[in-house]
Amino acid sequence: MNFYKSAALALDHLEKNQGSVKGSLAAAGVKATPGEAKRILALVIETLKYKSTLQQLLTTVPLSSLERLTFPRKVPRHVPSSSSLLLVLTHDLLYSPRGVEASDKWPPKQALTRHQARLKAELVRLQLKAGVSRKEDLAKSSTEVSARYVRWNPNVDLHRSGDWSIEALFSHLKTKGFERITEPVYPVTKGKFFMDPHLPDCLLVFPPSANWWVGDKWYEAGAVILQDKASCFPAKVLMKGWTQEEGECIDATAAPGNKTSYISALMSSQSRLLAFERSAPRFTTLEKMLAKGQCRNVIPRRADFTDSDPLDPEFAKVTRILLDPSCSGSGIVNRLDYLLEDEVDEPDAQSSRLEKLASFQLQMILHAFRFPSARRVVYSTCSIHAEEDERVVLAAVSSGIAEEREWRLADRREVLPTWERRGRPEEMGGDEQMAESVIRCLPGEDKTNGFFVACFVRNEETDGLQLGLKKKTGAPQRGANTRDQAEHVTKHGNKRKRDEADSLVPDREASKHSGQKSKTAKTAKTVKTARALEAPEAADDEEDVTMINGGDEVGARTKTSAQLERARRKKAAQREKKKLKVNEA
Ligand SMILES: C[S@@+](CC[C@H](N)C(=O)[O-])C[C@H]1O[C@@H](n2cnc3c(N)ncnc32)[C@H](O)[C@@H]1O
Repeated sequence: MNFYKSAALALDHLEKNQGSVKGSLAAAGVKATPGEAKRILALVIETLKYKSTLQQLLTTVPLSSLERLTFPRKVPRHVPSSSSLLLVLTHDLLYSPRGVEASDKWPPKQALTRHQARLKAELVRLQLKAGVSRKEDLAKSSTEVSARYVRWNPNVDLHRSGDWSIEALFSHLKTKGFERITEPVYPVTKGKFFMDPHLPDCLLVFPPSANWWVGDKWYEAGAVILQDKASCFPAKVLMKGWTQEEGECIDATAAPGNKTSYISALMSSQSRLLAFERSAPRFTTLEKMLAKGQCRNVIPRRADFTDSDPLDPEFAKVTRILLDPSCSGSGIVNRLDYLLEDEVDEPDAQSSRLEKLASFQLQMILHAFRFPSARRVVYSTCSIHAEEDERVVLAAVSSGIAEEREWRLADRREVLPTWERRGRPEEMGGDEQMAESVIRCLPGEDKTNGFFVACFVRNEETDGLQLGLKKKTGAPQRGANTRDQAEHVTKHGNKRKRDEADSLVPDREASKHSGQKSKTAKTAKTVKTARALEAPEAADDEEDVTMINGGDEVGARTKTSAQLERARRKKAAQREKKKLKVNEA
């Protein structure tokens, strides 16, 4: 295959799946000798280095519309996207000493050449704007971070003596030499800060070099918290439209407590917020963080969330649940280095690792769905892998419990509608609307860590204490017979979907379906395995961890859809067998 097309295919794969550059060639189906592969990879890496410059150029000189016939918007499968093809070609036109190495008769080269004078002039303009003398200085440095985020914590102003209001913070920052500007500019200019456009009431954006908080009384008092922007999204989505009369909340996976403290602030530190954390050392950190942040409405609990009994009267008023479970941590990067890393594991090992994590994550969501008064569940990960993101969400909405209790994905309007990057439809069975309703953040592109947020809601008419308590709703009673539930689902024609989703849930969840409460040895093993597969928990600590290269990167896919397919076939075979027996009888 043409050298440029191969590089563009690899770029397409990286855009969709992330992972290592090296792994992307094979994963994109590019067949090349070791020598060719090396050349293609060098081009991919160079293009990534200049990607933001090249994208700016292709916005100013919009070749995709000027040369629409050569670079169509839609291309068949296995053909590289026009945007990636344009990136690699423009790279070589502007940065390679040999220019575009293809026949002069090749239409893409001809189309590009027609606009080369304009592209070169625009490149010079970008250099002038950036104040650099060499075009190479427009490369993205591998350690570039364009902003640092600081969240103002209003709980301290509520409960501590003194003035800890946001106005007081602005005045304090003035004394530290920071001027507040209104327009967001990235990278943030030295000595300036602004309020984040998506979280304008609490998130301050500083230059990458800022560290004014070190030893500062505002930081020491817990009145400001270092928290990545994307990590603020789940709490914001969870608490949309909250009023104190509504009820109570749960943070199912709380330590170190960044999101817990934000939820607490959004509750004005009133009504109960139950914060589960199963790890002892992390629980200690959580307690300290909550005390420092004056989160007085939070009740920390050292326990496994999946051991809680949703029908316990203690949870009767819980209407909203946050699930930010352990994940591979693959979104935690403040460098582009991950794009250059070699595959760290065999693809199969990676695949099974993600598969097990996904299974644990799904188990957590399905457990949350069982809380009788719950009407909003937010699920988030700092992973960029679809296996832990869209595919888990798809399995959750396809589950039996989701159908029984009418859980569905919230509309985009409910989930930070102004955030542009949404989910990947191809990972959600091609459903564009579903993909629109979830949020993705791409490290390097969105000035945040890699992140994913989904929000499940259910109809108000079917919610509340009725479910699980009143028989006529059809909701399961404690210890209800699963066979009855299966019948119920079959009648509604959705059994296949439920079987598929349930096949992803470890035995522990299955045992809950049947009302058993004891942990089987197998279950304990599954949970233990899932724990061993998580990124080091420090990788979940957002800001603290941006210094650590969180999860390793993989281009490999999990076998989740293969697993679904296997489960479907197995069920179909069983049905056929049953039919045959009936016929024989
Ligand atoms: C991604 S971190 C949470 C980060 C936290 N939400 C924050 O923003 O600071 C996941 C946490 O969930 C905890 N965890 C994982 N599974 C759990 C479970 N089944 N029950 C309670 N906590 C769990 C882990 O120990 C870890 O501390």
